[in-house]
Amino acid sequence: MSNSSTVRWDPELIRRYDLSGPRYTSYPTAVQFDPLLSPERLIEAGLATADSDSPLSLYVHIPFCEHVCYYCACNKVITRNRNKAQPYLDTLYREMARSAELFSKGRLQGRQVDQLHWGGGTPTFISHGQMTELMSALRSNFNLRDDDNGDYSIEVDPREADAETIAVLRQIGFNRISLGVQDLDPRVQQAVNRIQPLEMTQQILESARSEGFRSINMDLIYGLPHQTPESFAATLDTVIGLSPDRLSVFNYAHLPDRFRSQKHIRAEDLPGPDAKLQILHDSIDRLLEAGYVYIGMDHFAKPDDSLAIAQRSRQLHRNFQGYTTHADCDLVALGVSAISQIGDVYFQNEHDMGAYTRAVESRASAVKRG
Ligand SMILES: C=Cc1c2[nH]c(c1C)Cc1[nH]c(c(CCC(=O)O)c1C)Cc1[nH]c(c(C)c1CCC(=O)O)Cc1[nH]c(c(C)c1C=C)C2
Ligand SMILES: C[C@H]1O[C@@H](n2cnc3c(N)ncnc32)[C@H](O)[C@@H]1O
Ligand code: MET
Ligand code: SF4
Repeated sequence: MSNSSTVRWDPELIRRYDLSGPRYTSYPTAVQFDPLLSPERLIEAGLATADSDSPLSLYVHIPFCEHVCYYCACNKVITRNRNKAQPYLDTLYREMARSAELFSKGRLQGRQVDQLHWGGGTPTFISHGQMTELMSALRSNFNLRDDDNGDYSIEVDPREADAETIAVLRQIGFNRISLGVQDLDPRVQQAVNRIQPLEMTQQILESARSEGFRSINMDLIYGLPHQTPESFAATLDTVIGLSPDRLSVFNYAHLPDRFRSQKHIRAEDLPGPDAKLQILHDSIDRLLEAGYVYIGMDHFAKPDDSLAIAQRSRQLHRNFQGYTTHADCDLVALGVSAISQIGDVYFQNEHDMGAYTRAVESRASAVKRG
C-alpha cells in the first residue's frame, strides 16, 4: 500500500485467504530452519556475512508472568515465585557476555545499538533493581547510545507496573513503551483471565507521558471470547480517546492443542468468522477516521509517528519482530526462545527453560537451530 489514507477492502480476497497457513507472525516459519547445521557453523556463517559498520538491534526476552492470560501464544513461564528471576538473569548474563564477544567485538567492535527491546512474558516481573542491573550489564557488554536517540522499547503489563516502575524505565534509558491492553470489556477480561480495569491502563499511560516516553503503543486483540462488533467498537473508542501513538490490533490465533491455556476458552464463546471480519473492517474504518495511518498487517500509527513518516518516505522495513525504521541492523537476541539475525543467518535459542539454562551453562550459548 503506497497511499496510507485509504485501505482498499476486498471481501472476496479476504475470504479467499481465510485459511490456516503458516502465520506471518513467524517469518521464517519453522520449515525454513535447517536443523542439520551445527550452532558453531551457523554462527560462523552469520559472522562471515555480517557487516562491521552496521548498527545493532538488541532483544532481551524475560519470560515470567504472574498470571496466565488464557489466549496467550507467547513463550512464557507462569509463576508467582519472584525468586525465579535472578537465576534466569544470571544465565542471561553469561549468554550476553558470549554474544557480545561474538557480535560486537573483534571485527565487529563498537557497533552502536540503535534499537533495544525487552519483551516477554512480562519484563516488569523482575524488580526495579534487577531491571537497572540488566540495563547496566547490557551497557557494559554492548555499545548502547546515551543520547536518547535510539529506539529503546519495553513491553509493559499495566497490572505489573506503577508510576515508580515507569520512572525507573525512563531513567535507565527506555524511550518507547508498549502496553498490553487486549480488551476493555469486563466480560471478555473475565473469560481470558486478565482483569485490568481501564483506570490501571490510564494511570500507566499518564505516567509514561509525564516521564517523557516518546512513543506509546497499545496491543489489542480481536476475536476473543464474547467480543461482538459492538463491544469491540466500544473498546476501540475508549482506546482512541487515550490517544496512543501506535496501536497493534492482533487477530486472535486460537490453537488450543498448541497453547494449552487456550483450552480454558470455549470455542462456542468465540465470535464467528463473519463477526471477526466485521470487527476488523469496523476497526480499520474507525482508526482511519480517528486520524491513524495504516502501517500494514496489524499496525496503526499516528501520522507524526516515525513508522508513519518512514512509510511515506518509503523507508519502512519489516523484520520478523514487526515493522521497523531500521533496515540495516543485525539483531542479537538474548534469552529463552529468542531469535537472532546476523548477516544472512537466523538463529533460534532453545525454547524450553531447562534446555536453555543447560545450554548456556555448558557452552555459553543456547542457539539450537538456524
Ligand atoms: C510475543 C507473543 C507472540 C509471539 N508469537 C506469537 C505471539 C502472540 C504468535 C504466534 N507465534 C507462533 C504461533 C503459532 C502459529 C503456528 O503456525 O503454529 C503464533 C500464534 C509460532 C512462532 N513464532 C515464532 C516462530 C519462529 C514460530 C514458529 C516456529 C515454532 O513453532 O517455534 C517467532 C516469534 N514468536 C514471537 C516473536 C516475537 C517471534 C519472532 C521474533 C512471539
Ligand atoms: C505481544 C502481544 O501478542 C498478542 N497475543 C498474545 N497471544 C495472542 C494470540 N493467541 N493471538 C493473537 N495475539 C496474541 C497480545 O496482544 C500481546 O500483547
Ligand atoms: N506481558 C505483557 C502484557 O501482556 C506484554 C505483552 S504480551 C508478551 O501486557
Ligand atoms: S499476554 Fe502477556 S501477561 Fe498475558 S500471559 Fe501472555 S505474556 Fe503473560
